[in-house]
Amino acid sequence: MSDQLINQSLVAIGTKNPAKVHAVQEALIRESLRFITIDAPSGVSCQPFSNEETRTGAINRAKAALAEAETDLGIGLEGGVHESDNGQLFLCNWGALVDAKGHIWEASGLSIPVPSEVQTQLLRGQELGTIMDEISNEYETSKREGAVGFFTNNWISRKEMFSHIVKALYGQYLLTR
Ligand SMILES: O=P(O)(O)OP(=O)(O)OP(=O)(O)OC[C@H]1O[C@@H](n2cnc3c(O)ncnc32)[C@H](O)[C@@H]1O
Ligand SMILES: [Mg+2]
Repeated sequence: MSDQLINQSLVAIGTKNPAKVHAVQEALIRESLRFITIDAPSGVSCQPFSNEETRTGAINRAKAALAEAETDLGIGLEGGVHESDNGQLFLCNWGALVDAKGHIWEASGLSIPVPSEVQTQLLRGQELGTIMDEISNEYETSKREGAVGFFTNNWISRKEMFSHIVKALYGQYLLTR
């Protein structure tokens, strides 16, 4: 292996979802990093229903990915919804970066209201990804534009939204590591 490869930090990304994986790779493309993807458990429900649950899912994924792959860094990204004081559901998205010493950096991303017909189905217990596939008559939309793509008329994709979170995580890491 070349010296350059040996000096590159290895980052475990706690998902196989390409929208999230590509968000990390794109955000950190200029950094001297190598990546590995791990199907890490979030330890929370498939459809998190609060900021706290979504945030915990991101941290759990980051820690599990780092532990399984024995890397220098782990990244976890998690999508969910949270309910405002007046009962309106909002999308929420969280990210966590952890290092092998146990430090955790966190960031949350875009939060926008969920349209009422989608909200009704979420409250019935359906997962957002499934609802969006049904509404759009497409397959695995959470691996591409995601709900955030549909709700913004494709002005912001899921990858772009998570990429912003990853930049916030990595910037904090560089400042305080
Ligand atoms: O393989 P993983 O990493 O689990 O990918 P996922 O698409 O299931 O992602 P999450 O578990 O983080 O998301 C929770 C649910 O929200 C769905 N979802 C789709 N687009 C979303 C968006 O833009 N924001 C939040 N959640 C979204 C997603 O499909 C899941 O049903
Ligand atoms: Mg999931």
